[in-house]
Amino acid sequence: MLVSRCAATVGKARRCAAPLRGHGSPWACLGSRAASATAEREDMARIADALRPYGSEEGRVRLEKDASGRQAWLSLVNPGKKNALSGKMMAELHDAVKELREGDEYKSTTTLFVQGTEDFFCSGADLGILMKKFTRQDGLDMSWLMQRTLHDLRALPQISVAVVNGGAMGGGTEIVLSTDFRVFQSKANFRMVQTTLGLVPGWGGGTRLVNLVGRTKALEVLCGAPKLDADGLAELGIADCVSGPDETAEAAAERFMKPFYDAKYPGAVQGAKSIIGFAHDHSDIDVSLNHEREVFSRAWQGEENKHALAEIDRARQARRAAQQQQK
Ligand SMILES: C[C@@H](C(=O)O)C(=O)SCCNC(=O)CCNC(=O)[C@H](O)C(C)(C)COP(=O)(O)OP(=O)(O)OC[C@H]1O[C@@H](n2cnc3c(N)ncnc32)[C@H](O)[C@@H]1OP(=O)(O)O
Repeated sequence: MLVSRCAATVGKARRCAAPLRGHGSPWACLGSRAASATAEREDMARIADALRPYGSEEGRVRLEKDASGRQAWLSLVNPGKKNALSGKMMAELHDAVKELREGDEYKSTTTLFVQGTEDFFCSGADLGILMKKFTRQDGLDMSWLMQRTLHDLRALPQISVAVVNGGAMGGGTEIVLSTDFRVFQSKANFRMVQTTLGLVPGWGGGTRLVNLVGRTKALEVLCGAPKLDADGLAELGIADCVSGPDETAEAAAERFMKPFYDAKYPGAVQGAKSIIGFAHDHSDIDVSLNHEREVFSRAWQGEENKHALAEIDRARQARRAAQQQQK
């Protein structure tokens, strides 16, 4: 076994059971939620450290910013194995997501591009390690770490996009499904091969697929394991954008992400993403309305809101002055 997990946190739903509206403070549950989130993060860090020795120097996850400081790029680099993820890369993916969430260096970034290298996105878990070195318990630990890491990736304040050149297979498709958006090169493909290996998705991709395409289409994609091309993916709603035939996925993704990248008030965009993510993940409407109010209370008369209102005021005054001059 790689690591012993914290029994108090693993696998338990982290929803607030406390009644929220009309029963005392709407934020009453936030303290206990924060405590369990901390225990969960410690758990994940322990598993990541246990997985770190399983990999080579060549396989790595790279995180960098563009010159403007607003775009972050996360690259899965293991070209000799079609960017398959070793245990070391899973640990580095966990570290990179943590850095994006908490690191000062990435505070100014508003968009996140997730990509493979060379002609492929990612072929899933490194089968050499998975089949030869991992025990059953190691596999379960890996699943827990990757599920939570990809959940955290999706919940990042940055708007994220998977940039798919070439193929995405197995766990690679699960990474694709975890970002906010998906952009495919016109010749790219996507195949959830898990059932052909006598497996099911281990990184949360089954649940995310159903949420994205609905039950019937998910059955086709996951149980039938077809190799889907970019047009088929667009039809299913998995691809949000397909590149032109001579365009790279990177160029198409930069075009697609421009409205988020150019957003005048990034704090408001982050708040709006948080509301959408929370409403999607919580079926209890009172819980998500309370969250929405909490986000609103931070935005209302905050710096961005004041700036926007002052601009509107200035524009109105300028219009009035121009009208006066015309009279
Ligand atoms: C955990 C679970 C989950 O979904 O949750 C999973 O991810 S299970 C993992 C699911 N993934 C898979 O089953 C993908 C298996 N790979 C393939 O089907 C194929 O390699 C393709 C990815 C379609 C690429 O085919 P193509 O003919 O273009 O290249 P190729 O097969 O010669 O692959 C180039 C080199 O990459 C290696 N390679 C490719 N995928 C790999 C993987 N997932 N793990 C370890 N090595 C891998 C090949 O063995 C080969 O190494 P050498 O040059 O040394 O021979």
